[in-house]
Amino acid sequence: MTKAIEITGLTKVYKNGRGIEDLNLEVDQGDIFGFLGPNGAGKTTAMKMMAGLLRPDRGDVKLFGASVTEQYVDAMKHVGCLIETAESFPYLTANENLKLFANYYPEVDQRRIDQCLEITGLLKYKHEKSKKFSLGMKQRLGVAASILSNPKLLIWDEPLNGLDVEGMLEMRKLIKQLAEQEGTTFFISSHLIHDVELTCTRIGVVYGGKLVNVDYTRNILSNYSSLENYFVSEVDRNGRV
Ligand SMILES: Nc1ncnc2c1ncn2[C@@H]1O[C@H](COP(=O)(O)OP(=O)(O)OP(=O)(O)O)[C@@H](O)[C@H]1O
Repeated sequence: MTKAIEITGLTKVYKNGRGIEDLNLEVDQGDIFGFLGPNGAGKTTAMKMMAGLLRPDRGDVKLFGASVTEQYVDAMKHVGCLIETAESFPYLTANENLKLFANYYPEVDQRRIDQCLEITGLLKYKHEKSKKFSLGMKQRLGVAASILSNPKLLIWDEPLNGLDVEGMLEMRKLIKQLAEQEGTTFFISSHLIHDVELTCTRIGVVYGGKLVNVDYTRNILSNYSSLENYFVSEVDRNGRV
């Protein structure tokens, strides 16, 4: 089966010397991949390149076999993204914002919009302007926009940002539901170790601009008492900076 994601030699180093270097990684269809690393590890930089928002210095990303740098439209055809903060038009309602996104997808109708509002817990705020939304509600709207077209791959940068406990539980449930029922592949970045442990089937630890290890969650947890212990040991093994 075609890999959902193939990343080869992906490198972006900013003028200050930071960024991400020589990232090599494959993600299978159906994986819930957790890209785990502390603040500044290089997660967003990598994900911006994966979504075609930042040009790599070197290397490439293929999504379902299509190169992001050379076949952008094909590569993004089955992909939904949420990178950094979820942007919306503040003077439009949640429904109007989603209708704008729906213009890109002929198959997305009002029923699907309502479904996405329901899934993300926003149906009761459907006609409220997003400028009145809290950070968590804006995040939910971003998630709703990213799933509108039923993408096969969701690239989400810190999707739990700003969510309360209930929101986190719902988001975790949504991820598992989409993975199980629709076979959706996820690439999720987070610095929340506990949440990654509970949500992701495979985990890549990124530290200081480098991917230090990748393993299945079940393997990690059969060798370590918690993901946190694994993370600390991987970071120590690779030289804490
Ligand atoms: N536009 C930029 N110019 C210069 N340096 C940058 C730029 N964007 C990010 N960096 C630096 O590159 C490193 C990686 O940043 P990045 O945002 O990718 O990390 P991250 O793992 O996503 O962190 P966080 O969890 O805080 O979002 C950081 O040290 C950051 O300061």
